[in-house]
Amino acid sequence: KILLAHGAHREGKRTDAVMEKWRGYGLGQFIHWGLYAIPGGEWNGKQYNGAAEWIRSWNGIPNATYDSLIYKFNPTAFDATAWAKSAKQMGARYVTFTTKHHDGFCMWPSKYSKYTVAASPYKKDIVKAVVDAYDKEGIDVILYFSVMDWSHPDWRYEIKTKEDSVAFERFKKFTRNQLIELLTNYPKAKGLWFDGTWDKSWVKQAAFADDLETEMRKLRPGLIIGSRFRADENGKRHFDSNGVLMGDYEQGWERKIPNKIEEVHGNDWDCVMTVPENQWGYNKAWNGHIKSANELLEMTAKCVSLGGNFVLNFGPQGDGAIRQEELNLATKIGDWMKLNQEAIYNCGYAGYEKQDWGYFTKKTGSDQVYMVVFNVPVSGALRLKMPAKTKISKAYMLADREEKILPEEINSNEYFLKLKKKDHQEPFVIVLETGKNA
Ligand SMILES: C#C[C@@H]1N[C@@H](C)[C@@H](O)[C@H]1O
Repeated sequence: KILLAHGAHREGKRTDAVMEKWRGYGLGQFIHWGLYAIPGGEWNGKQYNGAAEWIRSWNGIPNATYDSLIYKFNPTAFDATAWAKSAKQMGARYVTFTTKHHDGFCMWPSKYSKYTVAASPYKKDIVKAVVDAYDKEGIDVILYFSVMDWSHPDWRYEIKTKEDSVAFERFKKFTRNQLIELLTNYPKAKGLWFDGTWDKSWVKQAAFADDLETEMRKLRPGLIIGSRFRADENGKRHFDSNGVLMGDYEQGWERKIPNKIEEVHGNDWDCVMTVPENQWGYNKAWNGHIKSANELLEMTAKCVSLGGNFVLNFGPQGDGAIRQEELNLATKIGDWMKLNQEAIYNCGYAGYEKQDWGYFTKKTGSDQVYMVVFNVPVSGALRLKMPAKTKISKAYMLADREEKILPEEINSNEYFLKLKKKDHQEPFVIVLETGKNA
């Protein structure tokens, strides 16, 4: 084992109530909203081919021109309560909201920057509105914060000169000030979702970042911080030089999902996912592969079946309204969750072999197992392989408990479940009562 001063300070999952609750969320919402929503991926009629929230980095736009968007930021259609109600209807149990993205524009009136909502025509504190509205709906709030800050004069990608070093020391103080300010202003926030921490300048700040994380946890006991915040003194990120996860959950699953339990190394994790292939901020062009509600439900079930949470991203428009396509997805997902949430909330890895028909989930703290079915074979019967000595005593449709399914035992731990209906247009859940062999 390598001796580390700034590696992981804990091994294995947190066992406190706040993290137990986080572990059971199942489904969350990400919201990317900022000045980038005004151009929406387009500038002077030209389409930016990167992610819309990165448009400031496009050499087609002078930085000062982008930054002057602050004078156009007046989202008259912004209604945090409407957002929170839509998220509630979708079945999201937590929301991650961009307080400051890489462009450095602060969605709260930070004392430490001029580049904030306070200096826009809108003036009001958007972070507060979001935290209060979601909290009122019973949805926990996680604050997204980008360390990388393109608009700050002291930001550096790498420390090459003495001047860089002096500037970056100022930047570190600024970053700490803003984080303490966020935790102080919005005490209801349950955690911080860090981003923009991959550049050499920050990766070299192992001691500073470690001390800052300790300070934030002391200020806000129970605070949830993921693995993306800091590197250890050897520059290792997410997992320290001994391969131990830093932070409370793994944040590496951005637009990707593990395929087997071994890939999550016994840690908590969440997957953050875009609806288009790679657009987090609002993009006028709603093109490329747009994921359907059923695809997103399958991703949700897959994440929960491997012990993680699925966090679906929404990119509100420059005027603050959420686009109709995203509202429609939220409605479809919510309709399904209303019927089937029992197989998603407070569920996790069942420990059974993955099978073609879909995903097993298991209620945490109980033996209750669910089958979330996406693929019904043409035979209309699901082949089910259980661990040795695990018998099925009962099986029924979650959405209609009267619809019993008679498991036909093929051999000691394999069954056929014959379904009443063959052509399912939507995923569905079968509840399995399993009894150990006497
Ligand atoms: C790259 C990158 C960033 N990480 C995602 C969560 C979005 O914020 C994207 O801009």
